[in-house]
Amino acid sequence: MKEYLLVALALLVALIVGGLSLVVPKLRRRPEPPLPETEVDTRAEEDLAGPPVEAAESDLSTGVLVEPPPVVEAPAPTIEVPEPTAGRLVRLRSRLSRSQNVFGKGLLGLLSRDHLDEDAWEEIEDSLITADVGLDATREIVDRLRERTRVLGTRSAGELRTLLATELVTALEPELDRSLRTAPKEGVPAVVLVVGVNGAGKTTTCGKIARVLIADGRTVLLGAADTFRAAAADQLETWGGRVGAETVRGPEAADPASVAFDAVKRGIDTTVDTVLIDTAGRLQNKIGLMDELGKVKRVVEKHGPIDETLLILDATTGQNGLEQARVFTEVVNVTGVVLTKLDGTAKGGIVIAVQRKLGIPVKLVGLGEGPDDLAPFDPAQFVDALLGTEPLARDA
Ligand SMILES: Nc1nc2c(ncn2[C@@H]2O[C@H](COP(=O)(O)OP(=O)(O)OP(=O)(O)O)[C@@H](O)[C@H]2O)c(=O)[nH]1
Repeated sequence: MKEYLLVALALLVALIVGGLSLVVPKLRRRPEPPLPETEVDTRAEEDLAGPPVEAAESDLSTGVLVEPPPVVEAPAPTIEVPEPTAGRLVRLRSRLSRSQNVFGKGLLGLLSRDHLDEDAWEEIEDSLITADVGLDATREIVDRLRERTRVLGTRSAGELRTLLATELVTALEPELDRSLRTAPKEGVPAVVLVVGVNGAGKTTTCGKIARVLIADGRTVLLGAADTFRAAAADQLETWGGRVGAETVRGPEAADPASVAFDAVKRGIDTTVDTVLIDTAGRLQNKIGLMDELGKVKRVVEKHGPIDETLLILDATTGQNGLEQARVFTEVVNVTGVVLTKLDGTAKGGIVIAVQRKLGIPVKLVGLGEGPDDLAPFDPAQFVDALLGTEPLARDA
């Protein structure tokens, strides 16, 4: 009896083991569920693809055909196509006219008075000063306007508006070279250094410039040398990821000069057209900041000269911002100014003051927080937007 029991027990164990060997391989090969979709991360493709898919195979130990898991389709990363840069200032003019309405309308209102007496001219002067044009420039503009009005005997509102527009365009020095030096030379990428005080919009502008360049058919690499604010590198990487530009970053609190050096090296190795380097801008310790910036410049120049150094200025800080800006011009060779947040101020005259005080052309203007709200600066289009006039009306 005992022997029968032992045989029955052995048979039971054999049955259980055999049954499990048929079931386990199938359980093991159940495919992973797909991960949720992320919008901007270019690494998403790798993550979403899941584990490598194996071909159908027969499990030799059991002789059972194991079904391959269904293929999980990885969605392609979303790479945005930035809008073309041509005509952007015209497309964005409503942003300017909205905030500059008071200025433009006020000036044109004054000019259309029946009699332009001393008081009227003084009011015109006040309007220009309030719009941050600056004292010297205001005097020059008003003196020339008075003189031309007298000589020409001009009276009609249309003629006066044309004269004012002409004077404003002249004050914006339309002859200045506003082109961005971003083209590679003999296979070596152009290097663009982006500097300015914190909060002026450096990181945002770096991202927007990358889009401008990519929209114009160039390849771009971003260098996150703002290692002071940890989130700045993430922010820059997100901007880059959206348009398929690689970002070189260092560990937290890394030496900014070393990150900048590595970025340019990577740019040379990968033969991109342009390397854009974002820098830190805190001002608590001005000497420290300037030393750091000077070092970034020197180290980057070991690879070759910097092609463009852009100073980012917040238009809403007005004349105060100009003093801070001057410090940067003493440490690095600023070749162009990007005036941000012009959509948030009625003081568009700051463009004139910036160019006069710093002697550097405004090359780009920021007109909003949107990714394509950055436009090449054009004096005539800017004045038209400022005065709310039609582009052709002045030339007619
Ligand atoms: N309205 C408006 N906001 C802007 C513009 N440019 C930048 N900003 C906003 O300004 C804020 C600061 O921009 P950041 O790019 O972080 O400034 P930053 O200079 O890099 O700052 P730090 O990294 O702290 O030195 C953000 O909220 C931007 O969206 C613009 O042209 N118009």
